[in-house]
Amino acid sequence: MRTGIATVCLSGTLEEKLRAAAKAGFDGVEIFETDLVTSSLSPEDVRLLAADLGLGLDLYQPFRDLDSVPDERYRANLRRAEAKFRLMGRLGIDTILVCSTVAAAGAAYTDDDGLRAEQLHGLAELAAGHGVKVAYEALAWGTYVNDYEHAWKIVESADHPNLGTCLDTFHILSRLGTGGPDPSGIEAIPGEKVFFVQVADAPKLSMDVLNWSRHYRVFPGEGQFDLPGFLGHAARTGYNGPVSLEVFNDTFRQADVERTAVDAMRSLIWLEERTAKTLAAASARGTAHDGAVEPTPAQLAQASRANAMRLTTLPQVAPPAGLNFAEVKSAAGTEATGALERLLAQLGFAPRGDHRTKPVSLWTLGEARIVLNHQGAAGVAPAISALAFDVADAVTAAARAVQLKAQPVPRTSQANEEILQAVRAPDATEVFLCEDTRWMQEFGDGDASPQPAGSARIDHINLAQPWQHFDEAVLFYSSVLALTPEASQDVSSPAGLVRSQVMQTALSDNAAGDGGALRRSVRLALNLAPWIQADSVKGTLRDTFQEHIAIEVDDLIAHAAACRRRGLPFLPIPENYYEDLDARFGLDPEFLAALRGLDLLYDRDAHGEFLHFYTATVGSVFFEVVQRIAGYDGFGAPNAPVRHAVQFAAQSAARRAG
Ligand SMILES: O=C(O)c1ccc(O)c(O)c1
Ligand SMILES: [Mg+2]
Repeated sequence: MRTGIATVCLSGTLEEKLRAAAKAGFDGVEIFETDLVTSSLSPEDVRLLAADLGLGLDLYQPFRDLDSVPDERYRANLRRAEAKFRLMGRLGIDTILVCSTVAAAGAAYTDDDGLRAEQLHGLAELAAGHGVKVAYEALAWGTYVNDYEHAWKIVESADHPNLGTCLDTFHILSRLGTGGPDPSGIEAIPGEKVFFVQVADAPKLSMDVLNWSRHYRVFPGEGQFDLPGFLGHAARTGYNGPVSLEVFNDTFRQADVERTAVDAMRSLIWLEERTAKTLAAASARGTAHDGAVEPTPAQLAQASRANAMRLTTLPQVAPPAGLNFAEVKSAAGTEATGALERLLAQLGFAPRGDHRTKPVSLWTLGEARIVLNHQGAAGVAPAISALAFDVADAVTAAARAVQLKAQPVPRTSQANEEILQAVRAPDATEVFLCEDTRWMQEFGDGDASPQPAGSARIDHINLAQPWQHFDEAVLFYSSVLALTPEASQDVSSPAGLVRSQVMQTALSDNAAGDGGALRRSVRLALNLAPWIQADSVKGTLRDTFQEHIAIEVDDLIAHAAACRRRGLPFLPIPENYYEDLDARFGLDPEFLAALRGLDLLYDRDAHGEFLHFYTATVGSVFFEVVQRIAGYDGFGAPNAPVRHAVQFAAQSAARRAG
């Protein structure tokens, strides 16, 4: 599959954009007109630079408001177009994108497909003289032409070899459900008349489509559109030109250009794989079109034409089977590290000893394993530095991650030590891929057996994400680790709104809990807030974010009582919360008193009930203890504002105290 990216996706100057696109491995770019007009590089310079970088210049865009206009305006448009064709000659670009007209109020436009076909034919004829091809795209907000079928109908009747259509996923998929045609109709367009394919994802928002498009597009896999389904249709036409990202996004426009380009490339690698799988699944079912079990000769021909795109796949991984351990980095011998160790002991964790060769110690509670890494710099507050997933085949999982442009973490391992595969997540957290817990033998007395004391495990990990890398993180965890993103939720905090994005494995009876309730093996929550900065190296700005590790226990009330006896500093919960809880749920007074007495929080969903509590924060880390009763499947989201408010008050008090 030929990969491309529009310069409008990236921040910086045209030169920076081209260099970043080439470095990330793109085959080509679309030059967005503003990027060229504002550049100090001449068209010849751009052509040379791109050639030097091994980057194709695949498209020039956009050319606006050509069609449906009165004759005089049309002739002016042709003059304007001819100047662009000459410019494209200097750039060495052979395809221009023409988008459907957005009529200005009061002007004398004509809504007539015959006229539009004639005007596009005239443009294509002019283009042919310059060796240029015209790709006509329906903008979702085009005044007369706003869906791909209509654009194709006009292109078909204009019938000029230099005129084809441009398919843009945003304009097509944003109109599903509001009168736009189904994307399966794309397969009726001959592949050679599809001159260009642009892809963008987007979250499902209810807002006007122009603003949705201009500000909220994201890279494939970061939103909610069915892009593999779309690209499968495009592939079945026989199209084998560029699949090019065109993402207008307020965050990407200001984020680091090289990172964004890598994120973009990852999204296309992911999309290519998903599309190949979608096509293979459809042909295996033999029901791609008409429900026939055996593919018809026409279907077979179509399937082989789809190979024109030469979709490649990646090493396959199953979703992780659990969270193997979490690591907190904390400088040796500091007050904060002492506080952290006290907190773990009060939570019931037992110290299992130091690592044989590294300044790292292991604490366990049942199956919950927390590694304290003392290699943190002094003056840097404790922070979550790594998480480890249980995978069936670590080498394959790491190979997949690296193909998806994740950065491998180089490890220095001594002889006889387990070699753990690890890659870096977008927020710099190390992500380990583990097949077992043999690594535990390198600690203390070398006993790798689980603790007998009750059963406990890591329930979820909550990571704060810098706003610059939030979408990138969602794609990272879904493409690399096969976690599924849920719809995000906004949680109020005194400091502002926090967006909470859950990424998790499917409900499964392989991991059945009490009473056979379905469970999930991995739950991760990503928090996005504007005050979480990308340049705040983890733990240096202790006030900018808090993250936590949640431990699941079987009897939360008993566990909380034991923690209290050990002197654990609980996060204190305000009385107003308990009054509201009683109003909402009408709880048994004795039970309510138990909750109140222990600073416990409570929630209920369609499955069951949830009990949880939080500890005080050390550095940027705190702990949560939870109990899921009868398959409760949430995170106590209604209680999150209470937690944020109490933590905010504690931080303010700490700041005032100096
Ligand atoms: O927002 C726009 O105007 C615009 C321009 C060119 C495109 O290809 C597109 O998809 C949108
Ligand atoms: Mg477009």
